[in-house]
Amino acid sequence: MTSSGAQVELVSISKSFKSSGTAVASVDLNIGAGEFVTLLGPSGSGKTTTLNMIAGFIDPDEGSVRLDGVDVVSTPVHKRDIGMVFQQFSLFPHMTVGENIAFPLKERGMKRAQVAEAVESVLEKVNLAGYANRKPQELSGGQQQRAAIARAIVFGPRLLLMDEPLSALDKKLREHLQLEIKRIQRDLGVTCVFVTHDQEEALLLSDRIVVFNEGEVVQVGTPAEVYAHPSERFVAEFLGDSNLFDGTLGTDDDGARTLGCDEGVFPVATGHADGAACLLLRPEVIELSPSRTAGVRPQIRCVVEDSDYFGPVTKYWVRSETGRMLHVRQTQDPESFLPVGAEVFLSWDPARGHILAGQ
Ligand SMILES: Nc1ncnc2c1ncn2[C@@H]1O[C@H](COP(=O)(O)OP(=O)(O)OP(=O)(O)O)[C@@H](O)[C@H]1O
Repeated sequence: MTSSGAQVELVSISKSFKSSGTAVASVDLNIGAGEFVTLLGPSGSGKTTTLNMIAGFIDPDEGSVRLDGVDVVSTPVHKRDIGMVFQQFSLFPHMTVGENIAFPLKERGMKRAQVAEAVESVLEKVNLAGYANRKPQELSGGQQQRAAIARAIVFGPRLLLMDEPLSALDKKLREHLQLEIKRIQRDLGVTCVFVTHDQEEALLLSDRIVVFNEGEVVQVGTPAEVYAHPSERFVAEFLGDSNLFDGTLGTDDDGARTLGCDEGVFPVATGHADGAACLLLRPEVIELSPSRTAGVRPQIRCVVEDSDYFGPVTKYWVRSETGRMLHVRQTQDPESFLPVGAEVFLSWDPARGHILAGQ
């Protein structure tokens, strides 16, 4: 199968549809050989259109798609040699699993004996050894997607495109297959472009995440970068739970940088000019304490409104005195569980707050 992944370059690609207007607006993206990149964004943000332009199903109105430095915009789909897996189970229903997987090899003129060997080997890779003679409808949803993955990788493509391949599966199966996809991709060294609107899936799988909003790329970064340092409010809210405090950056009498907002004046990390800004606190950054701690800043007094116990983690919803609902995630022992109605004090390390300047 694959020895190395392809390098993908999107250079200012745009696409508009007559009926719906701009779907993708001047997207630039460089994907390295062997990288796992996820296109993440809400419904209608242009992810699938972008993937389809890489595949060749849609021609961009402008810009170019380069595979290993070669512009492929005028190369038809079947000549791009790309493996593809879609949300819908796309196996041919009248063929067995083995015949489905053999199909791309026969199309490429591979000899019978080699085909049989390749099919057997790829079935093992996706944990479907022994299933070659079944029809797709005799497989579970998860097994069908494994077979679809096998068919997509069997001919050794250097690029694998996956469009929400797991969204039709239940949660448990999805989580299991996520890990399998990652393992297979790493083993093969194939470059993978994966589309999802599921932020947890994107965080788990990706080397880098490309966040789409309204046809534009709003941020590209590692999962840790986009989660902890979102470039804008949209990314902060789309990826993970967020507590956002709108305010104004300034300096207090001791020369420390602060953000003044409805909930108080909070110390913040340096590095941003005075003016409007938004402070992002992820739920796990906040500490909860049943009493005020003398001398600690920042602190916000709140009341517990609701909580969900997940074993090692408890998720609290607390309301501040200004009426704001805030999420807090705590990893505490069951003895210190805070009941609904309890008074609590929120504090955090200012260095762990993320400032969205000018927003
Ligand atoms: N063939 C088409 N004809 C007309 N408009 C289209 C076509 N395909 C996509 N669009 C429009 O282009 C925009 C982007 O669609 P796209 O499918 O790329 O988004 P997406 O982020 O993949 O969404 P989803 O997660 O729902 O699949 C949407 O407004 C959509 O309605």
